[in-house]
Amino acid sequence: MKEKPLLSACDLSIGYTTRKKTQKVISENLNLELVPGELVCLIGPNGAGKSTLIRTLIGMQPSLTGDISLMNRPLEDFTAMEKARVLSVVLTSNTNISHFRAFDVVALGRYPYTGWSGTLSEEDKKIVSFSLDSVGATELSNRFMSELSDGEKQKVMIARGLAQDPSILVLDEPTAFLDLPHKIEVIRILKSLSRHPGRAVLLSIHDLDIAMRTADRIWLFNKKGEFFSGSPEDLILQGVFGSAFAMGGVHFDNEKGTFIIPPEKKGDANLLGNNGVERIWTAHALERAGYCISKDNSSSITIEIGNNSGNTCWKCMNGEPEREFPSIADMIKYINQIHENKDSKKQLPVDLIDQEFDNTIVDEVCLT
Ligand SMILES: Nc1ncnc2c1ncn2[C@@H]1O[C@H](COP(=O)(O)OP(=O)(O)OP(=O)(O)O)[C@@H](O)[C@H]1O
Repeated sequence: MKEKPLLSACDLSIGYTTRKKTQKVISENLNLELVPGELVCLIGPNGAGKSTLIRTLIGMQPSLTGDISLMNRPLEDFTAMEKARVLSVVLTSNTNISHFRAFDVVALGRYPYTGWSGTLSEEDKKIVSFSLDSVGATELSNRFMSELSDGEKQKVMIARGLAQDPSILVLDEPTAFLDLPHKIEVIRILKSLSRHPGRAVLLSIHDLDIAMRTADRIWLFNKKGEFFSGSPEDLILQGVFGSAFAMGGVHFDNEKGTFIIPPEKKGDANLLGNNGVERIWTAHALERAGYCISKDNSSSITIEIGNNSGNTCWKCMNGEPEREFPSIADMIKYINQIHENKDSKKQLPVDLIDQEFDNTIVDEVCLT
């Protein structure tokens, strides 16, 4: 049986009415549903319409045409207080509350139940503590917001949204300004919150990789304002994921599931030895530097991953005497010089010829 959507839009057009009363349509004919249990990531290039859609869906700006339903009722029928009991919104710009302690910020989330007096019952206090605990921020309770890092502030703001006990949690770019481990932590928290019975989480995000790995469903705007909804994998297979973001030679590799910045193509290289993680990162470095790995070992340059006194080394053979390097960076520098010299017929620079891997030096370095 199809689950009833918590939030839905039918034939929705979003955009702006200008001062001259003309309409600037950002996207039209939008039909979408947010169902319980889902984490939905809204993605799209800059200026595509993500914030406009979010603001329209939560009733912060009027739609141009079409209908929005919240819990099967027209959105416009809700009073602000009714809406706050089913829908909580975490906006990135919402953090100008530096003189509050984290607990008090989260307590603000109880206002749909306490009224504007803000007097907390014992039950309210329990919910505030539970919300802080759910996002792993209990130890921040007594800290002032001004003393928290961006990642810690973001957790507190999510806890505030959670304290509203909403069916729908909407977040505009909750991972902006966070480093990768904190982005992943925040998304993990949001994913676990979306698993609460009867709840869904909708967030806009610029980190495509994170969206692809965690979203149950992606809502995607392309540059033309066209809207697509589906699992990340379906959108990749339909080609819409890659085409939405392709620009300036950057393209999406459907097999690797990542965006490729094409390097200047310099040539091929054979890659021998070591089938472990060193081979993966050597191939990565060669491709990044513009060398394709030869499939039939037919290149005039061969890189062999070897071992010298227990240390990984990279041997380079290209018709010259074999050279050996202690790092990928040194090996790449050398083959770049070969490439440049092939073009300019210059001699190899002396400092590179002298850069052979010297066991004595390595032993000394290890001992100190
Ligand atoms: N108040 C406004 N009046 C008119 N046009 C606006 C207004 N606010 C935004 N726009 C335009 O609407 C379009 C969509 O903007 P929106 O902020 O929704 O994009 P976005 O996908 O959230 O972008 P970003 O990823 O850069 O945050 C843009 O072309 C923007 O210039």
